[in-house]
Amino acid sequence: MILSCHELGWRVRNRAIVNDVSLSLRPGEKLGLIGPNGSGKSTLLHMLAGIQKPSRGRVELDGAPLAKMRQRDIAQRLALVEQHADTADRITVRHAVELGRTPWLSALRGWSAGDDDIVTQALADVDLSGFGDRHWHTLSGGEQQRVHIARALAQRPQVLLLDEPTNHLDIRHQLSILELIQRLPTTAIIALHDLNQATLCDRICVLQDGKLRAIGTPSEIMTETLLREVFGVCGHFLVDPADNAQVIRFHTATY
Ligand SMILES: Nc1ncnc2c1ncn2[C@@H]1O[C@H](COP(=O)(O)OP(=O)(O)OP(=O)(O)O)[C@@H](O)[C@H]1O
Repeated sequence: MILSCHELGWRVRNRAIVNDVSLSLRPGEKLGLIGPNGSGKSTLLHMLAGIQKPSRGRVELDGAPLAKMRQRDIAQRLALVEQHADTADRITVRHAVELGRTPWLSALRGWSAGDDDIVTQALADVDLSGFGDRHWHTLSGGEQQRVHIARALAQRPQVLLLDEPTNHLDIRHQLSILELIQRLPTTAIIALHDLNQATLCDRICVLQDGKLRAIGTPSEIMTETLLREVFGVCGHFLVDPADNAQVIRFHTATY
């Protein structure tokens, strides 16, 4: 297993924010992470990325305990795109993406033409090829979000953790970023609020009040009962005649 966690938990002021979560991801698998606001998705991703120390349980990356790994070794294997990421104001877009190469540089391994190519490719992947010289603070929210995704791509990680990567993006860029993630050989966990987008993943993990409520394929997980009991909405499943895909149509909230 490339990434796994065992009985993972985080408590603050006597409240269990994440409680007893165990997961294993196969190499290349895309796992959608869904759950209502406050269900613990970001906290779980932070623990899986090693930036939040668990109160209990453990995370393993490539078979090794994450807690014992050096930050640089983690960063060569895993990248996190945070929900509210920020970057120093005076930085250019290209420089922001170049920072993704940092874990691979050392006194013996300086910047190379290969690093330039990786950065150029990452900018193209998020449709920002012409933005390299722009200053970060002049970008729109969606453009900034795409820069953060490009930086994570430039890290060339085996595991990509994305916390609501589409929340600031227009529909075209939402779809192109999700399609890009699906195409990557990388293992990925993608926290999403759009339940229709989550059904594009290989499996879906549902968090409710910090606990793992269910995990399985989209057809196993997405039921009217789950929509009602976890998300408090009524939903019906329609079939798109274009490709026979199931689409959820939401109705009134149940409360
Ligand atoms: N440092 C903290 N101190 C106290 N409570 C916290 C702390 N961090 C998170 N929480 C609480 O933990 C719960 C889970 O937060 P988290 O951000 O993980 O949820 P989420 O599922 O990502 O939510 P959203 O969908 O709104 O982004 C929330 O109720 C939040 O208020």
